[in-house]
Amino acid sequence: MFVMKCGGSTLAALPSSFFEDMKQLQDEGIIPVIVHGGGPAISDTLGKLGIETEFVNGLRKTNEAVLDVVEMVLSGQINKEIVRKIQLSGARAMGLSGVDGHLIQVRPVANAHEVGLVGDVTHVNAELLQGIIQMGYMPVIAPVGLGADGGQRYNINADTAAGAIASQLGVERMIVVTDVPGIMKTVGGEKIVLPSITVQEINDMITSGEIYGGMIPKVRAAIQCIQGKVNEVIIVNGSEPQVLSRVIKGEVLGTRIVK
Ligand SMILES: Nc1ncnc2c1ncn2[C@@H]1O[C@H](COP(=O)(O)OP(=O)(O)O)[C@@H](O)[C@H]1O
Ligand SMILES: CC(=O)N[C@@H](CCC(=O)OP(=O)(O)O)C(=O)O
Repeated sequence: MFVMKCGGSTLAALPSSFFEDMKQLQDEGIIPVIVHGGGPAISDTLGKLGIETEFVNGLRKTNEAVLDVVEMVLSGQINKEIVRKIQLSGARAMGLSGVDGHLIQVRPVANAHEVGLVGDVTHVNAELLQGIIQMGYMPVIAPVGLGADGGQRYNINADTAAGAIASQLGVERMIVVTDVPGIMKTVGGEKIVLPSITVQEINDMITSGEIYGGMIPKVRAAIQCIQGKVNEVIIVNGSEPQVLSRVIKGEVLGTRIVK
């Protein structure tokens, strides 16, 4: 079993071979647990509805009106689109959000006064995911969570949600699928993809501004997971052919963040 996070930046561009690769892995008994984003689609719908949106350190400022759109787009539109694509490849998938079966419990983030209804994961209902997997389905999870009282919804950054799920399931590996071939650095005037990176190097690149924007929640989630049972987090480009099976076979691809 492994956790795969699929970014909104890349979802629409994923080739059908990507989903066929998932079917192949499922047939081999290597089950992906999928957590997806959808930031660009949320911004698009908010724009169409004339609701203003803003990010503070990579987190969307979220109120109830924004949450209505986040839930509609993530748990409705995007989640079902991914499930349909996986099913078309012949694999079995089941979509749910962190609300269903109390899958993801959260507490308000430390800077809730700045970003509003955004959550940090406190608990994942791992038994529910294991049950779905035992029935032969791969779970497809939208990052919306519930507060401790079970009544309030929260928006969760998809990288943060994926990292927390990987940690709680105790999987060996998390694969982060995005629109760049890995963490890039300019060396001698040339932009290269770093095959691997340490926590220290990540922190230095954040300080220098070489890691910025949407890459920051990814590396932060990666650092948090490798401090637990997860051995490695690999950041790859989803349009690379057979990217998942190649990474799982150990091919040097993308950027590996290791303990
Ligand atoms: N050092 C870096 N290497 C590669 N990409 C980076 C780096 N720093 C920042 N980025 C940005 O991070 C983006 C990926 O994050 P994001 O757009 O949030 O994707 P996703 O929707 O997949 O979560 C890249 O497109 C790139 O603009
Ligand atoms: C709190 C927060 O920022 N939530 C994100 C959830 C979606 C997401 O993370 O999507 P990507 O992986 O495509 O960026 C948002 O509202 O955009």
